[in-house]
Amino acid sequence: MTVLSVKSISKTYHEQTVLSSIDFQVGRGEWVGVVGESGSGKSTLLKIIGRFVDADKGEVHLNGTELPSVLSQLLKGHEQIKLVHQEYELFPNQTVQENIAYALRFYERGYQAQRVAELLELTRLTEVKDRKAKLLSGGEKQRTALAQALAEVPELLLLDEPFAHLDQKNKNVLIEAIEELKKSENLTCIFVTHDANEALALADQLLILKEGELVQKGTPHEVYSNPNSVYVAELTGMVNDLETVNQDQRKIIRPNYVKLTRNAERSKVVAVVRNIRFKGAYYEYHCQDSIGRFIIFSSARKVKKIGDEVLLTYADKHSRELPTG
Ligand SMILES: Nc1ncnc2c1ncn2[C@@H]1O[C@H](COP(=O)(O)OP(=O)(O)OP(=O)(O)O)[C@@H](O)[C@H]1O
Repeated sequence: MTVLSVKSISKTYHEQTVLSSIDFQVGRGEWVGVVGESGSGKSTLLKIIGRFVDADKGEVHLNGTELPSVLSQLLKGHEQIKLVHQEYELFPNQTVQENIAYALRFYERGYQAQRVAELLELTRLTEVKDRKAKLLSGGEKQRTALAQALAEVPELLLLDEPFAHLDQKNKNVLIEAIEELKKSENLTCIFVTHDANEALALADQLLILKEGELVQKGTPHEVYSNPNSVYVAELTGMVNDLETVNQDQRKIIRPNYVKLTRNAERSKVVAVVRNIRFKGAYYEYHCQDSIGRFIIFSSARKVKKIGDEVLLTYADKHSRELPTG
């Protein structure tokens, strides 16, 4: 069932086109990741959907009903759409649980207490429930804002950079909380992120924006495996250049498809190891051949060292010829 339909949304600021004819739909329970370079219009899209900004053209429909313009509303926002952005609007002198309870102030006390406890558990905040908001870490503030937004499960949750400024531990806690939400609340969500790994891991559908245009949409697997341009390929993971086909086309391959080989006959590239980065579960080798840089992943302990010559191979079926634009 479709929860949200965005139809031909366009927006201009001071003659700069920020969004151009954006169309997409979101089904119930679906998580949509919006990815794009800085300034590509991601936050503006969320603000238009969340009813904080009016589009110049186009319509937003929630459960089949067109949403009224922001100008015609007394208050900005929409009661069934919750936007959590980076500037958390918490009461600094209230505790975590008081901040969450505020979102439930019109409910009867018993229910309020029960729901607050559930939300504290879900967002892993029980331990800091009595701490004032002004004393929280960035990650705890972010999770408190999320708990507030979820107090009454919205029809649509909008998250603007939910993982920005979080260290890996806090990020993992938030991701776990989000994954639990996906299961337990059948929540529908659109999130904006700079981080390709998170978008690929959490989204059911990816939207790729470039200078205000929706240049590709699809499942993370589709977009990662079959990007329709070098821009999309680079936004969704690492790429190696195999050759510049012509001014407008490049042939690329993902590092995970390039392997070290000892067999000279199988090798397609002879390169020199320039750098080795330990990534925990694997090593990232940065190699250089006569035409440029090659990145490969290897799970083996450092089998090569900087300065070694290496033979690399790959299957042609994994390479893609893509427009550079
Ligand atoms: N209120 C505004 N007035 C004028 N220009 C604006 C306004 N809001 C956004 N813009 C411009 O619109 C463009 C898109 O901004 P937006 O914040 O949507 O991009 P973004 O993709 O979310 O960027 P980032 O990843 O850096 O947050 C930018 O060039 C920005 O300067």
